[in-house]
Amino acid sequence: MPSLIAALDQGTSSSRTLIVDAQGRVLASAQREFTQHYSQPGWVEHDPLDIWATQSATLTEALARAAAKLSDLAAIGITNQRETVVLWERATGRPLANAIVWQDRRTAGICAQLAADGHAPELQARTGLLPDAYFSATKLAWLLDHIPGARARAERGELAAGTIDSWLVWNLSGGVTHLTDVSNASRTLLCNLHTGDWDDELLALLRVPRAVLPAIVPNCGALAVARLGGLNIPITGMAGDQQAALFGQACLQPGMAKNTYGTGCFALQHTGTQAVRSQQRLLTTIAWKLGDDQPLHYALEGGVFIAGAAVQWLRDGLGLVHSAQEAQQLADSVPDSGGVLLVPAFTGLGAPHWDAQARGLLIGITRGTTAAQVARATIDSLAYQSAELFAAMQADVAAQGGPPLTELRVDGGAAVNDTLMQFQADLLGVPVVRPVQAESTALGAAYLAGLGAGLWPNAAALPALWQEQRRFTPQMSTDERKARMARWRRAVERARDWADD
Ligand SMILES: Nc1ncnc2c1ncn2[C@@H]1O[C@H](COP(=O)(O)OP(=O)(O)O)[C@@H](O)[C@H]1O
Ligand SMILES: O=P(O)(O)OC[C@H](O)CO
Repeated sequence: MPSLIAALDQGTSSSRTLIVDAQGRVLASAQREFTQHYSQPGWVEHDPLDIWATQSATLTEALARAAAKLSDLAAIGITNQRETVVLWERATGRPLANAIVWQDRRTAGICAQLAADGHAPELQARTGLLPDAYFSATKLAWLLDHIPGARARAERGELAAGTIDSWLVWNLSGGVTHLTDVSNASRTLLCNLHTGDWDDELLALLRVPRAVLPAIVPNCGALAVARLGGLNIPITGMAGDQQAALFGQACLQPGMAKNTYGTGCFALQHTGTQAVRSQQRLLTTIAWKLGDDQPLHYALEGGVFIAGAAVQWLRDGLGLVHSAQEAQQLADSVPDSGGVLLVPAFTGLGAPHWDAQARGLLIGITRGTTAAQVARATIDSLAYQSAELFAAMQADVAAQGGPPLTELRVDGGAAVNDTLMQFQADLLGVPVVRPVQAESTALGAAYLAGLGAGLWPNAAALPALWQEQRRFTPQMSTDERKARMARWRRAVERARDWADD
């Protein structure tokens, strides 16, 4: 009996595959980076063929490392960078252009116009999102407007569009199946948060023909069939990467939250079957729907653009260290930052500020400031920015009578940093908990696929698979926490509205 799961994790900078067994253990993994295309300032593109080639190569490699075969796979799970859009020809499967990546800002002007025309409240009410170039709809409309003949062909049903989950399913199914899962759909600005379906008024406003879009399916069940090596392997789990990480961290009860510390930070709090409308400029998003007859679950989300990227700046921009580990050692050589704060608003500020004109600020420097204190301030900035997100989330949740945050589950590359995790617990005033298995995103896809394939009877079986590795308990007094956050907010105010462009 095949009993393994292949979890495909298609990220912004690399494609990965994990092979997971029925006990939720990771048997092997493989990863391949691919080329980023920056053809114009503010543009970020991926070649969809690179995405498919690297993803399928990592599946082959991971299976080989697990000494397993395709025939050992009970199911495939998919998780992916969200919002990124691919447009292709149904007849040939040929992409018409490079994928426009979530980071790409080319449609910022269109979004500013939508906001100026007063559409922001309606978009927030219907989608939980803001009119921002981050989301898929304006990217897709841009492709339809700029590729000769594309809009007419899309309206005739000759073209297919989708986020990366759609593109992978299309290729895995041999060009048969065009679908997206509801968590990915909820990041497009086209999906109604309350129905989990495409919204005709949004399609009209954002000029996207329904004929080009995939069908929306739940996050687990018999979703599609991968035709690989002459076999039919069921695809039984799919989710956008941040929602998958929330699921992989077993944040299954309302109030539970995770933060992923990577290049940026992504903080999500599960709000159960209630879509909490943010008064704090956070995003409301669909977390998952565990089957056709199951309810939609929601999350509040906030993102920090520059988190681990600030540590990379210490290495690449300042030349202060050779690696992130060295940055941690340098920062750990001092007891604190000596009053120095870094606001890494290198590309503006995301939630809850959404200030594109903000720029980086290093403040509190004296004649005695050392490189180690600058490194410490840089690493501290991940915790400060995340604490601001959770403060905003708590305000939103409390306003709706929801449960308070009782602990934060963490993952991502920078979550290995113990000093950072302790400081995060201190600033939040709740324990920070790191799991044994750091691959929450891919694990989330594996859990969804395992549920969909019947390897586990129901979601209640999943928390037993999740194991705590270390718990960081708050040590800081409430007064000090408040004073530090107040000082941070003063620094943020000074970084805001700086750039002239
Ligand atoms: N020990 C550390 N302390 C602080 N930051 C770290 C540490 N190790 C890695 N990082 C940061 O974490 C990021 C890599 O995390 P990862 O989850 O792989 O990112 P992504 O998935 O966004 O590529 C890098 O930006 C790096 O600077
Ligand atoms: O690929 P990642 O991990 O950087 O995630 C990208 C997010 O899904 C963007 O919303």
